[in-house]
Amino acid sequence: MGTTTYITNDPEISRHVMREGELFTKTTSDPSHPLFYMNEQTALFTCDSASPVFPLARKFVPPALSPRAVAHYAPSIQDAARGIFNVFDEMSDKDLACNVYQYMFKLAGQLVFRVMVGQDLQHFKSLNTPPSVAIRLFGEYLKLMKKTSLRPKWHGSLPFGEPARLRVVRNLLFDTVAKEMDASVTPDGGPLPVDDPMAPLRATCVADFLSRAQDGKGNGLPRDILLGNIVVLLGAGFTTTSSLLSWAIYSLVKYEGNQERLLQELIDHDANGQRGWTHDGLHAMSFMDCFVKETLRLHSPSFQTGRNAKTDVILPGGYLIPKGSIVIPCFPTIHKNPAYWDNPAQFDPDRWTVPGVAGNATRKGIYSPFASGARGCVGFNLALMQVKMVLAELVYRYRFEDASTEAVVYDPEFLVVRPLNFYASPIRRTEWPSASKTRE
Ligand code: HEM
Repeated sequence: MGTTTYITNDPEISRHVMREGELFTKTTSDPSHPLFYMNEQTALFTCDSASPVFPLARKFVPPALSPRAVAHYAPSIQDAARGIFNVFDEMSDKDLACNVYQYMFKLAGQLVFRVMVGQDLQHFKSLNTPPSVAIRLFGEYLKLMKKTSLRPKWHGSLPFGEPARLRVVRNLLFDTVAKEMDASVTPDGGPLPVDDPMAPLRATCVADFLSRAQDGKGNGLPRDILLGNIVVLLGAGFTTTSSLLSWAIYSLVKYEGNQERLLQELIDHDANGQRGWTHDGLHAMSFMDCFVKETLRLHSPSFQTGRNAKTDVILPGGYLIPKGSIVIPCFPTIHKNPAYWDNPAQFDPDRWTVPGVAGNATRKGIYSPFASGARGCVGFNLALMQVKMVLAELVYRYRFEDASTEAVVYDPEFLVVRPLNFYASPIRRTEWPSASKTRE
């Protein structure tokens, strides 16, 4: 109460705000912080930067998701992505359309659980296979946390109703994840040095690595912090990825010509429906890269990156931000700010081909779908590889057609921006173009 929250579309302010230091920090335990309802001090994303857990988790988690570590999971990601063929083939045969988010939600769950805990969720046994128990628990947990956070503090201690159900769901979720986590650890695998960049390659999944990783003094992550971080990696991983995958399909069908260009590039990179895509192979496709960047610009999944002012601050432009206020750099509006982008509302992947444009936009804070600074996303390497893998597999096999009957909307109350009523039909391809004469 009494805290002022500022929302900005100014990239320069955003850069200052996201720089952890003397002026701003992330304090989710502040009741006015947008993530207060999920503040758990055992894990990244949900903890305060001042919490002792933060530097500890930051020592162990990023190495588990380095580009090299993520590259090592390419075969599992490809296999998990192909899981959806079963239902998309059936939709194609029966001439059906689907609510894209509902299916990308299940696909993202399948991808992220595979990499994090080595589990195959089998979400696509049939057209209507429900999401796994863990995924449903995540959904209920998020919903209850948000609802109960809007009530006074005493309400949370009630032994009945939603507060009681929240405690039950939290325990069930953590128990379910703990079982998956423990089952994923390689028996007699031995410790893995966290400072050795090759160590994640000796793990079967992220939970296996984090369970066995040790620092130079032989210390690993304590059990509660390990579990808290696996829960967060799963939750942060699949909620954001499902939104990005949905918007990627949206960009394919709504912006003419992109689907064909992507298919041509795949063919020119020897796609044949069997090819095992590697990390480097996926990132070598320049149009694919521009397409994903542009999707993340125009349809940024994240929008509530709140930071707390540690002191009175005067920001560029002369704005006085009183101590204790919260500033939210709003990525969807920064990414469309006409002062920094030509034709910001236009989907134009080619804007990313100008030399230096991506580095410049990132450095200046004009483009930051994964935030920046010490609290920036630790999973972005994985997210980028997942979306590219899914696009490579799906665009080669299907042509997507728009089947929406009304303007696509999103839920401003939910923590990521996701298309709620976007429908598309996957149509199985029977013909493919020839490779270009001037292939890269
Ligand atoms: C499209 C995909 C993704 C987007 C757009 C995204 C975006 C973001 C953003 C904006 C933040 C900063 C949040 C804040 O400041 O409050 C963040 C943090 C984080 N992300 Fe992601 N993310 C994505 C995928 C992933 C994946 C796949 C994982 C893990 C598997 C992941 C794990 C995390 C974690 C653990 C943090 C917290 C880092 C910290 O507190 O230091 N993210 N992400």
